[in-house]
Amino acid sequence: MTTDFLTLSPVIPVVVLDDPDAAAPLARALVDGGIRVIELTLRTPRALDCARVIAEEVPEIVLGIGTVRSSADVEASVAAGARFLVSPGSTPGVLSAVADAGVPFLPGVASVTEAMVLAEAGFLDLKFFPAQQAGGAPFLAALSSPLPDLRFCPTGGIGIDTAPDYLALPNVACVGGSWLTPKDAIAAGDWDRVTSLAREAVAELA
Ligand SMILES: O=C(O)C(=O)C[C@H](O)[C@H](O)COP(=O)(O)O
Repeated sequence: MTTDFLTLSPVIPVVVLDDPDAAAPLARALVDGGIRVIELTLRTPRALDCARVIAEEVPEIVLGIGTVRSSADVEASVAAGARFLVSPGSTPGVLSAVADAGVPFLPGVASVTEAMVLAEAGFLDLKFFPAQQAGGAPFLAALSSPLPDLRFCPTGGIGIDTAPDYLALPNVACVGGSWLTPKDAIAAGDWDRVTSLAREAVAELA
């Protein structure tokens, strides 16, 4: 299944949102800043409501749903309009549920064996999480010779300052990070700040 969403923007914003009224303005603020993809995490009670709003009102951003941890999460995310799914890890339950989901899945890995097991199962595009804590860019650089067919979206602890270290690697498609959508900016409805963080990321990392 195509994982084109990995090359839409140099960074996939990882977003924690619980207010459906904020969902469309936030997604539009990212689009205004040049970002065309979003990973909305299932970390809040109303995350799925937020996802439905984005899918309906801001179709120009490719909506992914992250923190998918169960087959119920997979079903609910696809029903809410997710065009791809992301998990911080990969369990047998999630892997069997995504097989019938009809949308691409980006499973999380933090070790060589996990990456090889997922490659055997056909997943060549992987989330490396938690990137900074699990070895950072040097870890991924070391994988590019023995596992050249694997491609990563490192996420976790990455900011505008460390993203270039990853993006310079041949096996990195894009990075993920929450720095484009700070909690205080969301709480204040400061969409101009989100747009300017997005614009800065696109300008510096593209
Ligand atoms: O929620 C998930 O499914 C995750 O995998 C975790 C997120 O990707 C990271 O929490 C983002 O990392 P930061 O950019 O350091 O905030």
